[in-house]
This record gives sequence, structure tokens and C-alpha cells, in this order.
Amino acid sequence: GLVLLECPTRGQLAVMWTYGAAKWAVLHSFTSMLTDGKHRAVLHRLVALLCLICPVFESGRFLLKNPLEAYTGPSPNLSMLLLGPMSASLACVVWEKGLCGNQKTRKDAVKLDTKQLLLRVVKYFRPDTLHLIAAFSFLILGVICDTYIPLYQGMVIDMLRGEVLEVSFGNAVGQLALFSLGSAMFSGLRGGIFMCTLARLNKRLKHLLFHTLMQQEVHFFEENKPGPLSSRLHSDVDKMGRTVALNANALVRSTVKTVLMLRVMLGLSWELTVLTCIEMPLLAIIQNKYISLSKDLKEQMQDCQAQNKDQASQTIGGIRTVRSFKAEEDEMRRYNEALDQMCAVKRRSGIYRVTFCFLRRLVTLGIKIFMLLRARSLISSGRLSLGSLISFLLYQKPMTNNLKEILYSYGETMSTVGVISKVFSYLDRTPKCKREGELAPEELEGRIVFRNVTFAYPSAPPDKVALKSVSMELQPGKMTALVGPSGGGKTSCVSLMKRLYEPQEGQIVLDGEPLHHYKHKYLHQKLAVVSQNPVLFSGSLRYNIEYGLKDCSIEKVKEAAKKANADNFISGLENEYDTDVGECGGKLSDGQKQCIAIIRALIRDPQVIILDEATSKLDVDAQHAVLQEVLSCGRTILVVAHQLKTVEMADHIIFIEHGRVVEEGTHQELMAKRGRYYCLKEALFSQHS
Ligand SMILES: Nc1ncnc2c1ncn2[C@@H]1O[C@H](COP(=O)(O)OP(=O)(O)OP(=O)(O)O)[C@@H](O)[C@H]1O
Repeated sequence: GLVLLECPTRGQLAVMWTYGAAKWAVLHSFTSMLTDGKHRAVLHRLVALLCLICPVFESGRFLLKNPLEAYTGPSPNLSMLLLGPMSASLACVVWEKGLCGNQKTRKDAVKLDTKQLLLRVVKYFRPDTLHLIAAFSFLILGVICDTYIPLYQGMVIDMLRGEVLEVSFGNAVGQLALFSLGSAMFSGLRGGIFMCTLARLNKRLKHLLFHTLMQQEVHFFEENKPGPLSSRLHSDVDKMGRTVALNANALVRSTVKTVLMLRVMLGLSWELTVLTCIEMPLLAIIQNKYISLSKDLKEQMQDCQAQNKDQASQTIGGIRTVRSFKAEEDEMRRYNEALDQMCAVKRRSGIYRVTFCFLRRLVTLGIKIFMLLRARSLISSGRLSLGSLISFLLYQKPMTNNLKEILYSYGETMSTVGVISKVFSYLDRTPKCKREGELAPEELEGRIVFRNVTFAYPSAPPDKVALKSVSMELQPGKMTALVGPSGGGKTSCVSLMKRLYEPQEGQIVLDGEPLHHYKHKYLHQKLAVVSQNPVLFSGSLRYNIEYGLKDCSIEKVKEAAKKANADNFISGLENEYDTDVGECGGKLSDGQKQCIAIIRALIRDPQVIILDEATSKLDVDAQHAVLQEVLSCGRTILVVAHQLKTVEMADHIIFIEHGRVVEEGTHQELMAKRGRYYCLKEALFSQHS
């Protein structure tokens, strides 16, 4: 190396490259022979860096030098000779241990996945390409303006000595003002357009995800609780868009800024620039350690937060039960324990933060002192002016921030990969239900036949079958009753008719056609199910009655309410049909909720009505009125009831137990048979007497 430094300036770069390449080839073969496995790869990288760093650095100096100045070649002193190996080793340590240590242990497939996931998020920005082009153009213009502000500030300071012309001073101040204005304007435009683009992306992604969720089968919602699903839909989609967009923004901004600033800083003083660059890897190691330590804590904090939220909403939601068992103290203690846990995690996070800040400041201070000492000798030797030093110092802080921002953006994007893959896993999920058919006949008789239906709930163990080879018929214009002990399989039959699940074996046919051959909307209009605990949505009574219908007049709503014998109770309410039902119908009694559900079914004028304990909370008169009404139009009626008074009115009774049809017939036939139905009736009778 020392011999090379004595080479003539012309051609020196070529010699340096040749020497570097030869050194690389020799050391590469040497390490290949002596080492193996992981160490060999690490040494290969170190050797390449060690041999090529000097020619690369000198080529950079040559390209960035002022064209009017002659290239002087590398500084022929010992510290410069040591600088190459030192910075190469440091960079290698940062790369192997700090930045890429974790990723290197991961499988290649995971890396590929991450890249593909990020690219996929970027693809969702496609409709906003023009916005993005505008935003990135403003970003680059803003960065260019930002970069030149400190340079002109330094120039103006140098001119303050008054040795330059008034006009030049005026020009410099004018240019400084122009760059400052440009920076403010372009940054504002960039920020505004990015925000708009992000809002549009969020809207698109949320709409898409909500649409996909709506297509999923019921079992999906049994496996995935509403809380996590809605958090995926809201916070995760927001986080995903924000992280990718803002980090791409920060990454591009910081990279462009860094390159431009490096160019200006090298022009001011290459020695001070090298010192600044030493600070970065050290800060990167500390930052990386901090990120990996705080990642675990972040997860713990999220768990604690979810637990606290769950506990509070569970207690508040079940306040009636809590009050009636006088369990307020217990609940408070449990909530306090959860808060203590959260506090402990936050305390640890605080300690990490303090230590990290201290170490970071220490490194920054050390480098700054070293730099000032060097600057002093440069100024005294006339190689640096005071204005240039001020410009340099003005560049130094943003430069550190840029590199920090690049590292932070990288870390943040990586930490969002989990969230992104979860959102995409929902977006890509194919619903496990049969596609809807095309049938929508104008006339429907309403004959439903179960043919050897066997069904097990997807979440139940495979050997736990809810229905075993069930065959039965619901005749049009007749009332059929489904009775049996709890857990016998009555509600399972209803769920299959609603197509909430699909049977594993057998078929359910409506007028000779399997249920899935019918259009979904048509089927749910012609086959109405009213359950014991109907779900009402926040909104008015009318909204709940008309739910899912288009263009429904108030007269039609009133007519249906009259049929369900509910007109009187609704007229008695302050705002009648516009009365707010509260959250989940909380402002109504259970009986009133059942009334609304019955009106909701009747307004659709269905051909088949299934009443699954639908009138259990109504008084006897109301029950009778509802049954008379539903029976009046020649509909197919299926009643699931425990009250045998209602069952007795049925034309046909099916007794179902342990998922099998045990006996069927009319009330008289079954009583005469003295079988399971008879026993159930006797048992209920003795209970009442
Ligand atoms: N969502 C579900 N996931 C898994 N198993 C279920 C589910 N719903 C019901 N089961 C099981 O299926 C079987 C039949 O239940 P089903 O609700 O059809 O009975 P049922 O006759 O309607 O009872 P009840 O009269 O008490 O309403 C029971 O053993 C029950 O535990």
C-alpha cells in the first residue's frame, strides 16, 4: 500500500483497483481453503470489503472533486491507511451482528414472502399512481431545497465579514430565501398528497376486506371472534397502509437527502464526513439492540392491553350479572391485577429507553468532540473556513437523522410484516360454502324434504355428529312441530335449512331442488326463520323491520306489525316506528324483540316460516295471534317448541333425540303409541302439576 501511494497520480486509480482486485482474489482463495460453513461466507464478505473499500472510496473522491482542482490521490499518512481496514471491519460487524444477524437465521422462503407481501401492498396503490408520482416529485424537489439551505447559510455567514460585494450578498440571501420557501411549499404538498393517497388506499383495502369477510361461512366467525376481526379491519389495515406508505416516503426522502448531503459534505471536508459516517454504524448497533429488546415488550404490552380491554368490556357488558352476584370487588381486583401487569411492562420499557438514550448521547458526544478537535486543526491550517464548518455542522444533525430514519423505516416495515400477512390471509381466504344457484321461481309450493342428512359442526370433534341420517318432510300448508330434549338436534335442522352450514351427507330439497340451487336472496326471502333470541341492530324499529329490503313503504311495515299483533305496542312508543331500539335492541323487552323479529319475517311474505322457540317470550294471546296469522296463507310452518300446547296444534310432530328422528305422527297417534313423545309430555305434565 505504501509503495502504491508513491505511484504517480495519473493512473493511480487503475493501479489501486488492480491491487485491490488481486488482493481480493488471493485472500478469497486463502479463506476458501482454510475455513468452511458459516465462517467462510462471513470472511468472504469481510475480505471483499477490506480489499475494495479503498479503491471505491478513492474513486468516489475522484468523481466528487471540484473539476478545477487536481486529484491528489490518497493521503499518504498512517491514519488514512488504518481508516480503510477499520471502517471495513466496523461495517462488517454491523452487517453481520447488528443489522442482518436476525434475518440471516431465517429461511430464504420467509425473506421472499416478506418481499412479496410488501410488493403486494405497493400494488394496491396502483389506482393512485398519478398521486404518487406527484407526491414523490414534490418530495425530491423539497429534499433538494432542504439540502442547499445549510450550504447557503454557511456562505452568508462567511460573507458577513463584508469583503464581498453587496450584490453577491443579496444574491446569496435571495437564494437562501428561495430554497427555504421551496422546501416549505414542496414538503407541504408532498405531505398532503401522501395523506390523501393513504386515505384512499385505506378505504379500498377496508372495503375489500369487509367484502371478503361478508362472504365467509358461519364457521369462520365461530373460529374468529368479532374483537380480533374488527381490529384487523380497522387498526391493522390502517397500520399496514400507513407503515408501507410513510416508510416508503421516509426511505426515499432520507436516501435522496443522504446522497445529496454526502456530496455537499464531502465537498466541504471529506475528513469530517468520514468521522460523521463512523457515528452511524455505532448508532445502528445500539438502535438495533434496542429495537429487538423492545419488540418483545411491545408484544407483551399489546397482550396486556387486549386483556384489559376484554376484561373491562366483559364486566361492563355483564354488569347485571356482576351486580346480582355482588362481584364488583372481585372484578375490581382482577382489573387492578391486569393494570399492575401492564405497569410492570411499561416500567421495563422505560428502563430500556433511558439506557438507550444515554448510550446514544454518549456516542454522539464522543464523535462530536473528536470532530471539533479535527476541525480546529483544519481551520488553523487554512483547509476549512468557519462558514464551511458551520454549514457542515448544520448538515451533520439532519444526516444522522436521515440514517436513523432509514433504519427506523426498515425496522418498522419488518415489524408490520406479521400484520400484513394476517390481513392478506383473510383477503385470500376462499369461503368454504357452496356457490349460490340461479333458481328463483315465481311460484313456490314450500315442500321441504330432508334426505338422509348427516351433519357435524365444523368446530366439533369428527365423531360428535349433531344429526345422523335424518329424513323428514315439511308439507306445504301444514304445521310441523319439531320436539325433543335439549341438544337433540332441532336447532341444527333449522341452521341447515338457513344454509348457515352444509350437511356432510344427504340433501335438503325445497320443491324437489337442493337448497343450494336457489339464489341466496330468494331463498332467505321465501324461507324465513325467527329464532328465540333475535339479533337487532342499533337504529330505529323501522330500520330493523325493513332490514335487507329495498324500497319498503311504512304502510307495508304497519300492515306486517298488525298481523303480528304488535301494532298496539309500537303505537304506544313515543316515536312509534322511529323509536331507537338501543344497542342490540337493549331498550326493548325480550318479548318485544321477538315481536320485531316476527314482523321482520312477515313483511317478506315468505312461503316457509320456521319458528324456533320464536314466541316463547310472548303472552298466550299474542302467541295464538301469531300462529293464526302464519297459518292463514297456506304456508309451510315448522315450529320448534318446548311448550307442548303449541306442539299439540301441529298437523305433524317429529320427535328428534341424539340427532335421530325417533318417532313421528300426529299428537293423538304419538300419545297412543306411548313412546318418547308420551314420556316427555307426561314428564312436563307432572312438573306443572
Ligand atoms: N356451534 C356449534 N358448534 C359445535 N357443536 C354444536 C354447536 N351448536 C350445537 N352443537 C351441538 O350439536 C348438538 C345439537 O344441538 P342443537 O342446538 O341442534 O340441539 P337442540 O335440540 O336445538 O337443543 P335446544 O332444545 O337446547 O335448543 C348438541 O350436542 C350441541 O352441543
